[in-house]
Amino acid sequence: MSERPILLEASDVAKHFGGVKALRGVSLTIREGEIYGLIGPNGAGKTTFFNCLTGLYVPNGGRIVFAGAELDTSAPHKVAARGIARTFQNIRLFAHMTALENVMVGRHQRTRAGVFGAIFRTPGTRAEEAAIQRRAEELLHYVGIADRAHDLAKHLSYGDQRRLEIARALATEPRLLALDEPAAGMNASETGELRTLIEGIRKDGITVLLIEHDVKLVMGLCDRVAVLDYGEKICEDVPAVVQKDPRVITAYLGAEAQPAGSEVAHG
Ligand SMILES: Nc1ncnc2c1ncn2[C@@H]1O[C@H](COP(=O)(O)OP(=O)(O)OP(=O)(O)O)[C@@H](O)[C@H]1O
Repeated sequence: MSERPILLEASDVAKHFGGVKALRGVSLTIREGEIYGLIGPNGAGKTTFFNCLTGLYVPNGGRIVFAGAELDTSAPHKVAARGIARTFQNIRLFAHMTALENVMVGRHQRTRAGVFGAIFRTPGTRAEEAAIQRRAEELLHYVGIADRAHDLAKHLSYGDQRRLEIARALATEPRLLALDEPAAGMNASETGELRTLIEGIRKDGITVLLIEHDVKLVMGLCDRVAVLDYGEKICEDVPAVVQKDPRVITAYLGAEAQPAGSEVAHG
């Protein structure tokens, strides 16, 4: 894995909320084709890092280089245009639109007509619209919910809503897919299917950055893992090393450390 080119390099990323130092100069490097895990206890700064990366927060310091050029994180659409897509810890779908429509919205970010053209349906946009629909159908099939295409998003099960969010993110054709707790609220069989899906996404050439509290899933799936604690990166290595690191065990379990590797229930 180490010989693969670097896709994302974050240097000294800092974010403060008043007196709270949510990120204290976090640096990390993600290589092309990796599944890279970002873990840490509640409040460690994981989502804040995602928000800085994807243009939702303006960092107080640091820089991010993506695919060889500085990433302008001043707005989410600029980040998306560079090829970074994300899902959210609290699912953010258009609840009153169908599954298919939700994916088509994601797809419009990548097309000439854009969302405006799609709404007003000029003749020139109709062929493109048909292509968008076909691709959205393919993506629903890809994530395993093709049979729910015409159901409203709000009527999908929790697990299927998470899959739909992934399909919508994939519709933007990202090089890096950032997943914020994709297994939250899933049962064991849904988590197993999610794992297969993420492995498939990587196999298809997309690099994955994963925040996840299900330690078993992270350790089984990720090539490398970084651990945040109180806004600092305390460890970054392959899973077998990370789960034995005393700093990680202490961060998760406090002084009365127990063996790592079991599922840690958080947030
Ligand atoms: N918008 C905000 N305003 C003020 N404080 C914030 C904001 N967002 C995050 N924080 C604080 O920053 C710190 C890091 O929070 P963050 O949500 O990034 O942690 P996390 O590792 O993602 O936690 P969790 O696993 O619970 O989601 C916390 O102390 C949190 O209260």
